[in-house]
Amino acid sequence: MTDQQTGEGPTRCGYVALVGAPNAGKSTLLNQLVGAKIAIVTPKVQTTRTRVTAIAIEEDSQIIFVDTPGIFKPSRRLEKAMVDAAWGGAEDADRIVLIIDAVKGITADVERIIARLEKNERRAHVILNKIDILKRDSLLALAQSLSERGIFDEIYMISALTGDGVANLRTTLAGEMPHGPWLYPEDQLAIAPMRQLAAEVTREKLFMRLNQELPYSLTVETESWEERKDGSVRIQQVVFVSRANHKPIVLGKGGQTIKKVGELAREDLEEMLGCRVHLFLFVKVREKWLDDPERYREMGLDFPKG
Ligand SMILES: Nc1nc2c(ncn2[C@@H]2O[C@H](COP(=O)(O)OP(=O)(O)OP(=O)(O)O)[C@@H](O)[C@H]2O)c(=O)[nH]1
Repeated sequence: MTDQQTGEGPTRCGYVALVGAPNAGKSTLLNQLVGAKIAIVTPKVQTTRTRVTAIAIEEDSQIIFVDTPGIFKPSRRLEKAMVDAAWGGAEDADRIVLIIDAVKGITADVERIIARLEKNERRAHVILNKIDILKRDSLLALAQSLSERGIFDEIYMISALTGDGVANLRTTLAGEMPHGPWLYPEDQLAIAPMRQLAAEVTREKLFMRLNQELPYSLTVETESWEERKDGSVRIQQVVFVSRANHKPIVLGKGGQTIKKVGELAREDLEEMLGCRVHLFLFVKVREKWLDDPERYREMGLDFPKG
């Protein structure tokens, strides 16, 4: 048995929760830290609905990242579920890391997160992201006002996009993880259920393709996943829209939009899975999906009461 299996020896393993306002760059950072495409990056806000967990390995440490949905002021039920899920992930973690879009600075959303950390007496690291597009002076002023809050252990200045400063952050986090056996095999980088991850990929392509045309009332579910003898995978997914008049938008003229989305998603899935993928997409209208507990379960969220 190796040290890793027995729990003796030098290994470390722990959970890190990345919290931040929507669009701060959590998914981009996670991809950099892990070095593989795991969380989904899109330029739209509120896209990370589920907690995608990814693992980074640094020397003897295994760092399990809980990528949280953007923490913002919830108004609708789905939003409340997202925010609750985000805080649930954060409160169980060994280390909380707050990521801030340094261009935007301390917005009302960021202020709300800091207030919650203060209330729960949780210390955190803070990351000032997007330094590639920011002047040094404003960065230093921001760092100064954050250090005055008294709950941050370290302030990191990084660019999740270019990777600047990311290695240093990973090394620090690795050293902070508690001693203990690794919880996941070395080659298992993504532990988000594959079906959910595959649905995220399609949702990402839909968002990119539809641009501003559709509101957020759209969800994708993987209905079936069949591994075939020839090594390929057959994946069937349903795109749920909440209104009948959204269906033709998703389908596009002569089905062109959904066809293109399917092609792009299939390419990504083939790359992620390392095998041929047959992807079948269906569009269904489900008016009440935003109020249906089952849809929330599929997204890995608890259905909020009230
Ligand atoms: N210039 C610059 N852009 C960045 C950087 N990090 C992220 N972005 C961009 O900011 C946008 C949001 O990044 P995401 O990683 O999706 O943000 P997120 O916090 O995961 O967002 P949610 O999924 O809404 O929670 C994307 O367009 C990224 O390309 C950075 O360091 N520099």
